[in-house]
This record gives sequence, structure tokens and C-alpha cells, in this order.
Amino acid sequence: MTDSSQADAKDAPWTVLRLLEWTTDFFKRRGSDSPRLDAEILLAHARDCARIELYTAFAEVPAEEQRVAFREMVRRRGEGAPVAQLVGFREFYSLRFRVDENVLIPRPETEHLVVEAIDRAKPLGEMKGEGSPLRIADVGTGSGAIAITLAKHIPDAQITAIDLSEAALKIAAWNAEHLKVADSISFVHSDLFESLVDPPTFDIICSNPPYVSESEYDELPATVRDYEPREALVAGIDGLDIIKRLLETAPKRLEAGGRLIIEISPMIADLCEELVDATEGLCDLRFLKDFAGHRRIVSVAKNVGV
Ligand SMILES: C[S@@+](CC[C@H](N)C(=O)[O-])C[C@H]1O[C@@H](n2cnc3c(N)ncnc32)[C@H](O)[C@@H]1O
Repeated sequence: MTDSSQADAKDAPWTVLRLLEWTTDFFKRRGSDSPRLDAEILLAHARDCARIELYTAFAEVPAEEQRVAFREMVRRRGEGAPVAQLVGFREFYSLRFRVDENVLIPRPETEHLVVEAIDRAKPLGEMKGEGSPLRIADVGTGSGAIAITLAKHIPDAQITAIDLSEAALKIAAWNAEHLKVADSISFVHSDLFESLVDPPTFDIICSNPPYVSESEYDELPATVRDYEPREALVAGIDGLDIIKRLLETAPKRLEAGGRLIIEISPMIADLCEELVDATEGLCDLRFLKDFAGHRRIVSVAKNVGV
């Protein structure tokens, strides 16, 4: 490039395309896994448009206030803030969930759990027959991603969404209201099932529990560790504290033939298998793999006749 063409490039207007290219490069240098996507989501948010609309606006120069808003989000993203927290939402199973620092940002892996629950709901619903709605629990509901998605996809299900965090329950209830399924879900503040009086039983218990060990937590990227709630992630020295308690309680809380479906870390899959084998009342253990081919979901039934 000659001196004069370099000067021209420097003075070129900050079009949508130029902003995206500069920001992508900046995020790449900051170690983002998805620099272009991050840049597009933030710019679309600053312009209050759909991401796809940026593609027909490459030559446009955003208004000054949009650039100021964008610059601030880019700065915070550069420091490690998750994109979902900057824009205030995350897509999960094609639904838009509000998120903030009080809830785990829903992850794509958790969609495998939802698929398994929807698949299992069909035969269980047929067994119960019309007029007997399926009862489903989502233990550790966070933003409500699992409970709300199931309410959208399993007609007439009665869903109990439980969390130990009152702040998370408020976000989940807001999401249920805005996604128009509030009538199907009861939100309960509880340590697992402990506050549920007069033990209700469920046809399906779902949970994406905390499953990170203390030592793994220290190794998590700062964009997770510094921004998402520790209580949503860590479960004791081996990551199994909550899973062990869920397995212990599940046989009492499930209908015969009902299913417990839990997301796990692939690193504890063998230990989970041992724990399930040692739990009386559970049978038919299946692991579902994520897109990387790792065992990510445990799906296990309660023995008929227990
Ligand atoms: C990994 S997050 C999952 C959030 C959401 N279900 C999702 O998949 O995106 C775990 C959630 O479990 C909640 N939690 C942790 N310990 C709990 C307990 N003992 N009883 C109920 N909820 C608990 C946390 O507050 C957090 O919201």
C-alpha cells in the first residue's frame, strides 16, 4: 500500500462492514472463539436490528449514538464480558431467553437434554392417557431454559421449576411470562426437592446441575468464572455433589417408568455410571452424546414396580 492509500484507508468512513472487520480482528486478538459472530451480535444490538440485516447494510455508516453504544460493548467484551450478558439475552432452542449475571447462560449442549425429554414425553404421555398431564420437574432451572422450552413443546405438561437462587427464579419467571408459558410452570425456591411438601412425584425429572469440580473451576476461562454465578457451576471437590443427591432422591420422586435426565461433564461419565448402577430403583441407563461425540446426557428410568 502506498502512503496516500494508507491515509485514505485510515480516513475511510466507519461503515457497518469496516466496524465488523475491525472488531472481528480485535476480538480475535483477545482470544474470542467466535470473533465475527460476537461483533455481529453486538452491532445488531446497537443498531436495534436483526443480525441478518447487517448484510444488506455493509455500506451504511451507523449513527453516532449507535457507534458509542457499540464501542462500549466492544470494550467490555474485550475485557471478557460474555456477549449474552452485554445484549441481555441468549437464543436457546430457537427461543430468546433474558439472562443476567444471576443465571447461567444457556449452552447448546443442554439442547440434547431437551430433545431427550421431548422424546421420552411422547410414550409416557400415551401411557398416562388423555386428561392426565405429564408432570415434569426442572431442578436448577436458572434462566428457565429447560422448563420453558419443554412447556412450549409438550402440550399440557405441568412443570415445576426449582432453584436455590431467588434471583434466578425471578429471571426464569420473567422469561416464562414473555414466552407465554407462565400458566404451565410453577416456580419453587428450594434446595433440590426439599421444600416441596406432600411429596409430588414426576414423570420426568430434568436437571442441568452444577457439575464442575473445585479444581476445574479455577481453570475455567475468565469470561465464565468472572461473569457467571459460581453456585450454578461448582459442585464440590469432584463435581458430583448435586448429581449424587439427585440420584439418591430420584427413585422417591419419580413415577414407576418415569425418567431422570441429567446433563453431565463427559469427564465424570464413568463415575456417574457407577453411581447409577449402585442406586436401587433405577434401570435402563443411556448416555446421549453431544456434537463432539462426548457422553453428555444421562437418561435413566425408575424401575416399574419399585
Ligand atoms: C448449571 S445451572 C443450569 C441452569 C439452566 N437449567 C440451564 O440449563 O441453563 C445450575 C442451576 O442450579 C441451581 N442450583 C445449584 N444448587 C442447587 C440446589 N441445591 N437446589 C436447587 N438449585 C440449585 C443454580 O442456582 C443454577 O441456576
